[in-house]
Amino acid sequence: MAKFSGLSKEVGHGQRGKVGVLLLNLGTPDEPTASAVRRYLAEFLADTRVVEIPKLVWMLILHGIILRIRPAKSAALYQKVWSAAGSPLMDISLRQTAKLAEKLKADNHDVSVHLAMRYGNPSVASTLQTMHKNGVDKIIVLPLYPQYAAPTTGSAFDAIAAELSKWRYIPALHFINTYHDNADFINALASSIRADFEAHGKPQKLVLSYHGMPERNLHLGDPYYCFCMKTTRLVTEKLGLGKDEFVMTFQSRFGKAKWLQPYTDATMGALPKDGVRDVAIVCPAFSADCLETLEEIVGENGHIFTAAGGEKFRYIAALNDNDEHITMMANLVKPYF
Ligand SMILES: C=CC1=C(C)c2cc3[nH]c(cc4nc(cc5[nH]c(cc1n2)c(C)c5CCC(=O)O)C(CCC(=O)O)=C4C)c(C)c3C=C
Ligand SMILES: [Fe+2]
Ligand SMILES: [Fe+2]
Repeated sequence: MAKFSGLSKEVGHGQRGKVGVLLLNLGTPDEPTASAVRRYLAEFLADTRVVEIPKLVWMLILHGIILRIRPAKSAALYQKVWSAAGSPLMDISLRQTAKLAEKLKADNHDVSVHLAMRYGNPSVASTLQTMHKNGVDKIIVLPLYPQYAAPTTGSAFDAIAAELSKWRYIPALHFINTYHDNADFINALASSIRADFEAHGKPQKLVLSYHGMPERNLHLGDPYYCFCMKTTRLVTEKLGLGKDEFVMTFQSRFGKAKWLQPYTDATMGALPKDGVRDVAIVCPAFSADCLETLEEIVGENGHIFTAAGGEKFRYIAALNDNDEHITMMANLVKPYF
């Protein structure tokens, strides 16, 4: 058998030239069951971009301990956020994909829009193969992580490169690696926060909670922390918030190592003691609501805050499929058509 796969029979020479947009997100289990979560976590946590400790040691810990305990615990949490439409992350990602396709069509662009998940389904490999069969030979990849991070955006690139490394014909490729300071992104974020303030009043503090990562990654040169800082600065400037009116935190710590700080849960527990009883919380590293926002923030951190004496707690939803967010995506990909 030849080492590299050729053009498929469906797409002969001279029939190519279609443009495709590939939206990419993290992925989610197929079902909220321990076995489906185990399958998902086994793939996710085996990625050396995500957990950067020596592979052999980590495989022993992962398979010997973590995958025996965590799947059942995580499955119980997934069950709390699962709906008839499935996992929130999948449901929202599918709606984003359909709405971006509609928007590009309405703007007279003959472009197909596809969704792939880094872990689980639909896989990056199968989605790239579908695009190829449909005659796409120019691909614009938009990983839906606003702030570049090696464990997320870097790993998305790895998955694309791994699949394309098997192909004989490499399509034209544009990889959008970050949009943490993009004006449309900042405006969309500011509008959603402003709408919340108008509907419910300005809170005593706005908490901007980003997904965390080991602090070591920052020292090794990952720009994620600095990109989160910049998103925070731009959006709070846009909203005209003073330094004492907001706080930036990091959530979803995993394992025993030191992660980026301040931690969201510790902050939510401490704020009432400092006299802050009314907060709104937004998660600018998540382009779609998921377990980490709907359960960890709304459930867990909402409880931590009220148990510590907090009175008013509200979560400002991710940008999801709102129109400004879809327009942002369209404006990010259009320059490459
Ligand atoms: C183990 C280390 C992890 C790093 C580093 C990490 C970075 C990171 N993750 C996101 C976005 C998401 N993470 C989600 C879930 C999730 N994340 C980790 C671990 C790390 N993430 C785990 C183990 C899990 C699974 C859930 C659990 O068992 O606790 C999700 C939600 C998925 C869903 O199905 O809803 C997202 C989205 C970012 C942006 C990021 C960057 C630093
Ligand atoms: Fe994560
Ligand atoms: Fe979590």
